Amino acid sequence: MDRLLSLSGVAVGYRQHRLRTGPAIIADGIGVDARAGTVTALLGPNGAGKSTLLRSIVGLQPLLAGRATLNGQAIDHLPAPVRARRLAVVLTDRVDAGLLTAREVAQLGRHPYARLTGRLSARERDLVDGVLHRLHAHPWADRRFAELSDGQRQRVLLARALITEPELLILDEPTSFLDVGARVELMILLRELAAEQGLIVVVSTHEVELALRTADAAWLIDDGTVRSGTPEELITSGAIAGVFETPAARFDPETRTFGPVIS
Ligand SMILES: Nc1ncnc2c1ncn2[C@@H]1O[C@H](COP(=O)(O)OP(=O)(O)OP(=O)(O)O)[C@@H](O)[C@H]1O
Repeated sequence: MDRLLSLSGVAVGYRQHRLRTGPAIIADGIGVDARAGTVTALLGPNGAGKSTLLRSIVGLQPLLAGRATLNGQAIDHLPAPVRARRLAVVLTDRVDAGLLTAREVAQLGRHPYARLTGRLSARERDLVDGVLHRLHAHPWADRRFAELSDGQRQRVLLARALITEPELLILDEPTSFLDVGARVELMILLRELAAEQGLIVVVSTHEVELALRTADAAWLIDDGTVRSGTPEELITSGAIAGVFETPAARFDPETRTFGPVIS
């Protein structure tokens, strides 16, 4: 069996309050896969439902219909401790880490494996050091998390997720606080990690041009539906232009970039 994240007949959205009838469906009829060893970019305009979909996949909010399976097992049926080991999530919510250092926050990624003593094994300490180095977070690893810049914090939260050694890594807009070089570096790093470790990576981003150049596959969410394909397929079918072009901005499939309409 292929190792993959698979969604079939999925609907996501929000159950409404007493007086309104029925749930507010943000997207439905979703049938898409993400394969192990690859990075899938989740693309879509503001408010299309990227965060809603990611939160629903990992069980932070219920699916309104359908199934999300990880390597054949329904994610919402996994016992919480198993889910905490097999899935790691980096969301956009602010994290209050109190007085913890960056290294201590990253080490929380081992929490699902904690022993009674609470001490890390030698292998786990090496893992933490290795991941912090790989993310260039080691120079400030012993500073307080609360004192770091937004971009530095984002790397620590990614380190925490990788330190869990999950099968599925979900990231919601991880590039938002990073400078341009770090954005490119992060997408390349995610691809390397996915390929090396057989990870399934799903990453939402507004960096459409970067994602089209670096991701293996994309899910495109718009107007209540999700289409999937390789970047090439979504470009040549006109789907990318159809979703993101505006009267003032045109997509050039040759260069895979957006530019102004020149009249
Ligand atoms: N807690 C909530 N209750 C009801 N509706 C919500 C809730 N959170 C988000 N929504 C609505 O769901 C829709 C999708 O929002 P979501 O945050 O998933 O979009 P997004 O694609 O991640 O947007 P952005 O790119 O702007 O971050 C929006 O219309 C939003 O108003």
